[in-house]
Amino acid sequence: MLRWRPALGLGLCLLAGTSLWALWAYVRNWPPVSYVPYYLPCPEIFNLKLQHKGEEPLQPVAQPLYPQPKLLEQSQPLNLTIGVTVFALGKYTRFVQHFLDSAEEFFMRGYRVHYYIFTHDPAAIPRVPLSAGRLLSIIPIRRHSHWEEISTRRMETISLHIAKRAHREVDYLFCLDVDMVFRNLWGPETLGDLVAAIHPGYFTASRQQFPYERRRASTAFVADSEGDFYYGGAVFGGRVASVYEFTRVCHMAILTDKANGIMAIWQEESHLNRHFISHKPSKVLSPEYIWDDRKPQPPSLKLIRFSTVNKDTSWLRS
Ligand SMILES: CC(=O)N[C@H]1[C@@H](OP(=O)(O)OP(=O)(O)OC[C@H]2O[C@@H](n3ccc(=O)[nH]c3=O)[C@H](O)[C@@H]2O)O[C@H](CO)[C@H](O)[C@@H]1O
Ligand SMILES: [Mn+2]
Repeated sequence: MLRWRPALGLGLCLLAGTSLWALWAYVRNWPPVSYVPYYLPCPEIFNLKLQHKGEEPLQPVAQPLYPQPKLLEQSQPLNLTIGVTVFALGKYTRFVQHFLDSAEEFFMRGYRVHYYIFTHDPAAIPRVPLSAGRLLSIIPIRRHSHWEEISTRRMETISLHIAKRAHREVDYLFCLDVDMVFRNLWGPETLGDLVAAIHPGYFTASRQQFPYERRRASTAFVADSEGDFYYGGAVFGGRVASVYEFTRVCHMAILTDKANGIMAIWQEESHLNRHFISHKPSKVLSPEYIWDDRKPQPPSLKLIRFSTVNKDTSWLRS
């Protein structure tokens, strides 16, 4: 009886020690981070090998019967198709007319352009007359009830749309907010592998003032010592293959946050900013390309090319 007492005591001590250690390990990693692949609603996108437009096998070209002037052989300025994605869900369908009218006047004049409009209500999209070489596709999608979800889901929708269709149809793709208008020319100077635009609210602010996601539990977390520019979520783009990779990675980060019950402070804009810290855009557009009508035009900004219209945000999102 007296002999097994110390053994029992030792056993109890071991049990208590193990429990305390397990509790400490759990608390230290709080909130728990879980990567749950089966949570992903679209696992098929992770295995797709895209056959991009530029990668199509070259067709044999008949030799010209007479020598071509060297200059003509080299310049093919209009042999590009530029895609544009815009989302118009709920009350935001009212912005489409003005957006398209102004894009026809100013956006990528002389180029082939393909507008992709994602909406829950195709009948609400106005039939705007388009110039030669310009196309518009209306793509029906489901409407989520919360505006944050609508805004955030764009990354998923764009990456899937590129995988299924756009990679065969366009060379470059710009992803734009719809509550905006073009006010001056937007041309080929904006083309680049991966393009971001400096947010109009932060182009004179210091890094400490940037509204990055500061909670470590989010995959969009940015430390105080990181970051150079704060970019707007309303304008990004680039080569279609790069936009595919970019939107796919942001979508996965958003899903991880969702699985962990956290939404980044500025939704997909926070993830976009996190991504562009570690994968810098190859071209940065000035706030000329992402202005906001509700702000006075500073003297340093000579030309406003694309700008958010004055709007009643709380009514629109209600
Ligand atoms: C200048 C800038 O960088 N703006 C960003 C800021 O936006 P905003 O305050 O400009 O957000 P927003 O209300 O324009 O929503 C973004 C876009 O989502 C679409 N939409 C949204 C709600 C809705 O009910 N229906 C609908 O269609 C629409 O295309 C809209 O333009 O924050 C948003 C996320 O919080 C996005 O990151 C925006 O890009
Ligand atoms: Mn907007």
